[in-house]
Amino acid sequence: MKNVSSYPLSRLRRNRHDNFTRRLVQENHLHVDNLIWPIFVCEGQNQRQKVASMPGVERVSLDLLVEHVKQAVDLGIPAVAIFPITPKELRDSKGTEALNPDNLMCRASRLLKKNFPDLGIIGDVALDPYTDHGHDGLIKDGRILNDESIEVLRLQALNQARAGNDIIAPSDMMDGRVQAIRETLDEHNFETVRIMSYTAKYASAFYGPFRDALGSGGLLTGDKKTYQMNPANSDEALREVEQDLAEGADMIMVKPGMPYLDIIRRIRDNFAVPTFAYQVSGEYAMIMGAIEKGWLDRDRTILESLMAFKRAGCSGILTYFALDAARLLKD
Ligand SMILES: NCC(=O)CCC(=O)O
Ligand SMILES: [Mg+2]
Repeated sequence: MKNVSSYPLSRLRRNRHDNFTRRLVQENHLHVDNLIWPIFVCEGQNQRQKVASMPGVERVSLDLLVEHVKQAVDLGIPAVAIFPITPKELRDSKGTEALNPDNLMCRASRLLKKNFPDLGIIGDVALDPYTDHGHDGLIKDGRILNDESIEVLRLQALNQARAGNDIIAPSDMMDGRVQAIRETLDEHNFETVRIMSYTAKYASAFYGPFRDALGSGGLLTGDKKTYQMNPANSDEALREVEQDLAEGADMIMVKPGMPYLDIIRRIRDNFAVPTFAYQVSGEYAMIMGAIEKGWLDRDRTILESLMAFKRAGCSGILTYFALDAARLLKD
């Protein structure tokens, strides 16, 4: 007989003993409803351009876009986020192309809305896809102007709402832009258009591959540290959330994702509002690189990386793995 007293009475392993028990006590679940798929659109015909640093991700021209996005619709993914690749000749210092009702973003948005009326269309608002200096706002003497940039962002948001964006996602980090965009949308009877604010967007090295995808990497002069957050800061993220909520944000976002799960958890605990994370290009590249080398198991790594966001308190995740994850969750 064992000397019982020397063993624990409470054994946490009992609830891990078999599959049915593990299912019963599972605290968090990843569901297709939690996935948002970021897509890259480009000009031209019959274009499916690979992004070298993001294996499996493509820039797609509009004639192929419906077929491309149908994959997500068929899998039940609730929303896509559109990112346009603006041809160099249309970029200028003021991001003028952002206000063109026929720019790539607007054409893509109208096309998707027409073909998939129930699919959520999310449109980033910031000037970096349209500026020749690669910054998110207007520049004067090397400084990124806050209030002047907001005057353009308001109009950009309106332009995109008119083209069918259901959710406007300001990713610029100017102070006060959520309120300005909210006011402009409301004035033009777009009071049901939601705002998913990039609330805590960090000046991160993990955006590198995205800038390759957009073609803005080589253009960027300097860095974005005067408007994006310092990766060392956490309390400041709570103040950003407080402001965005007061200004009318419906959903907030943390970006990047995996290195910032602590921020997500703090936000969820403090504010209990719909909180999203962007598993950014660098995170995708890191995981895909290791998968391609055979160092990580593809399916398990993808799902575990996304489950981590749910555990941290996310309502949903913007992820380049959205299609893969939706397929895996189906099986
Ligand atoms: N405003 C959207 C992004 O900057 C995305 C970044 C990434 O995927 O690295
Ligand atoms: Mg802010």
